[in-house]
Amino acid sequence: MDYNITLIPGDGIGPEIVREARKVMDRVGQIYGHTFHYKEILMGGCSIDAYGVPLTQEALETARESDAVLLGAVGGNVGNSRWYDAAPDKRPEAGLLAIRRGLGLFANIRPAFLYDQLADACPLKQEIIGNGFDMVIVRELTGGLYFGARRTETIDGVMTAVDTLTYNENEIRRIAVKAFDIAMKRRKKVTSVDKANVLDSSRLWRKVVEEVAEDYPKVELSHMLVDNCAMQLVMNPGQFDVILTENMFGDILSDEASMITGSIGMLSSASLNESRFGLYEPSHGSAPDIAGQDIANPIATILSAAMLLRFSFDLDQEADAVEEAVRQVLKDGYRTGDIMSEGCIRIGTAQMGDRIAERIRSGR
Ligand SMILES: NC(=O)c1ccc[n+]([C@@H]2O[C@H](COP(=O)([O-])OP(=O)(O)OC[C@H]3O[C@@H](n4cnc5c(N)ncnc54)[C@H](O)[C@@H]3O)[C@@H](O)[C@H]2O)c1
Ligand SMILES: CC(C)[C@H](C(=O)O)[C@@H](O)C(=O)O
Ligand SMILES: [Mg+2]
Repeated sequence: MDYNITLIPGDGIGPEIVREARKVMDRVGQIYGHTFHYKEILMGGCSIDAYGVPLTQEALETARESDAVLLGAVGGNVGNSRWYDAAPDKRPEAGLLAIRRGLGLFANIRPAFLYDQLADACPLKQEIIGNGFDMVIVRELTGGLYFGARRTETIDGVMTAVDTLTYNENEIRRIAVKAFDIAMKRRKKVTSVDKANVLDSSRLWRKVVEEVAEDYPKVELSHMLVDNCAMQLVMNPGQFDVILTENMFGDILSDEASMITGSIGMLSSASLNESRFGLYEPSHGSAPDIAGQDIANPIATILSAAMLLRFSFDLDQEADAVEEAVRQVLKDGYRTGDIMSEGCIRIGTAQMGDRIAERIRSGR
């Protein structure tokens, strides 16, 4: 079959990692008889340089009209890039927020699990990782602090900045439903993470999540405060199945969860709307510190491409083949620098893409 994919290489390491994901997708196409048609659009700093804005309306429409979107990352060195001092809507990250909002991508799914082969790269002690861990973070993506009113002003001679954290019950309900649906296909445990000891938005969050839970009697629901969750993730990650949380908490906790998988270069993600459409991207950023050196780990992006095949195209066998190829390459001992450990073979970004593409097998 034919599929139309919008590619957004973006900034920093984005083009390098998207190139490798495309290589792997093309190999899948060859073996399984699909044709992936790609259209590239600019987003982030590269779009600001070309058009003066981080996402043009035309680029957004191209993405909307395709079957799915694969993104590398956007942004420069925070605090120290030529885009940093621009107005909020003229910064690279504003392109990412605009595409998430514009395409209604309210559900961000970030799976974090430990490959046996990466136990040495995990910074936690063996006694803590025990039998490993396998969790999914379900992060609300189009509400909260990221999208509330904000301003910076001088009040009585004092510079003051305001960000607003707003959630309504409908926004909470639809992401909670997503989390419970995912839990039903897994170990049937949802940990809803909030700050209900302080924030009104979190108290509403808890109430609505409890209402949704009534429709899922087989799922065990518990609540956890976000500060405790940050601690529990490194103390006992095996306790989590599905973590459900709001936008900002999910951003922070998913970076923490990524590191215990061995590296931030391993964590894939899917940002979904109500239908099967999605934008797929690694959880990490544009890593300007290592851009252009062929050392970035492309696995998070390659695993995001696998999620694209599974969620947007219903190509389960093909997605399994990509995930299995990653596992095999890790078993073969190949590592990028971020997940390197003793006795393994260090390779670069492009070689990692080659190894994974070569390992794609037909499941038929
Ligand atoms: N989805 C996105 O586009 C996205 C996500 C997060 C951050 N950002 C942007 O990225 C820029 C840099 O942000 P940051 O430095 O805080 O976060 P980052 O995730 O880009 O980098 C954090 C650290 O992890 C390393 N790293 C990240 N990805 C890696 C990979 N694939 N392989 C090996 N090492 C990797 C980097 O070298 C760096 O040391 C900022 O402009 C930020 O806004 C974009
Ligand atoms: C770049 C930034 C806006 C983004 C976010 O905070 O959502 C990133 O950190 C992520 O995790 O996708
Ligand atoms: Mg983040």
